[in-house]
Amino acid sequence: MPDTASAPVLLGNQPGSFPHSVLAERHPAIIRQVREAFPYEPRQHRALDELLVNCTKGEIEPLPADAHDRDLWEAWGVREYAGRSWFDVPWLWSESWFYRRLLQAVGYFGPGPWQGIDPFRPFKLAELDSQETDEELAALDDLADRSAEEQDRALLHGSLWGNRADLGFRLSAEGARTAAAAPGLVADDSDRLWGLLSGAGEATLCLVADNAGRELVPDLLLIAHLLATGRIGRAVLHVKPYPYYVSDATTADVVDALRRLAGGRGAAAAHGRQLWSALADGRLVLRAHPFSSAPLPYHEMPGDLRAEFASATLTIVKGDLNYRRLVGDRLWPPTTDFTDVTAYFPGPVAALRTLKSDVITGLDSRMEAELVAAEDQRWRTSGTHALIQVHSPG
Ligand SMILES: O=P(O)(O)OC[C@H]1O[C@](O)(CO)[C@@H](O)[C@@H]1O
Repeated sequence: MPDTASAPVLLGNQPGSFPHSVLAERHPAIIRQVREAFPYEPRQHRALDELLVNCTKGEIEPLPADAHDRDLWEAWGVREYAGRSWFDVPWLWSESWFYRRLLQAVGYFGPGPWQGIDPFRPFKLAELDSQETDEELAALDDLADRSAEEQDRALLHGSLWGNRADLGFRLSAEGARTAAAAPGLVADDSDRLWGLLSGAGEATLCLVADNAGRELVPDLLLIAHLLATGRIGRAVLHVKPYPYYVSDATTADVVDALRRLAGGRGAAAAHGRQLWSALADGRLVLRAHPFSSAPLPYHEMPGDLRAEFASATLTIVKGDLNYRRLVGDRLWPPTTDFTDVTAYFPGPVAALRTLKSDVITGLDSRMEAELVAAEDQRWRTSGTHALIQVHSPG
């Protein structure tokens, strides 16, 4: 890796920085929202109070001795970070730790009556039931008359821009969007992406999902389209093993989205039924790998996941957090070569992401200059820009 090894890992300890605001403001806001959304019992309120103090002023503490994933988290960093402030360890790590601890506080891991109750479900369902989702699904009916190329583009861009709507993002002031002065798409390797899915009908696509609701629905529609057009023969959809980053998709969210599609009208219902049978006959497979919610970059992925991505024709990695994990959560110079930072990835990989954090690679210098001239550094986190980047080894 040329100038890549030296870029600093993002920490949350700089007041005024975006990572600091997430730890100091967004996490407390999420605790408040979750508390208001559920009729929790006294022990959960107590645990949430403790978490609020711990995540803003306290230190990282080991998980309880009987936690099912204590050993995993020890190996993922608790052994190294215990006793340190949440603000002084890698930001990626602190954020993941927050969601793990929040679920513990509300009794998600059980045993007990609150086991498996997703604290973010009310927000996810509200989005899935929204009028915006109705409108997006109705628009599918007009797509059938368009050329194959227009359909490809519309479904790819639906999945890409679906990433703009993430619920955690809306809980902070940074979520307030302004119209972008510079180009929306700051890097576009979509021709290379289509080249990798050129349609022998035997291709396998791994899609590493990000958010539920208005992102997962277009992700599923993209998969349905690729299966129906023979660009792929099989898709593997990676979701999170437990609720994460407020809106990240779990298996339960896939079920909700499919019910929403199949229970709708017109083209949306046809796609829903098609996906339903693709699950039944194995053309669509779900995975909820523990590493999907690990606090680590993909560079450190375990062997079984590496083998799965190695055997795919293409892996599409969705969203901002997955991008941070793909390229490493570092303050790269924006012109850092995307190919260099993803050279470790075991097969062809495409990132589809709207920009919601400081991490960025693969820009050309003209684009960077244009963005800075128009918006200073706000383009990095405003969610108004997006990218499609592809790395295909060999
Ligand atoms: O849903 P996405 O696109 O992964 O975005 C989640 C984002 O939330 C943040 O972590 C802040 O909480 C972003 O920086 C981040 O990567």
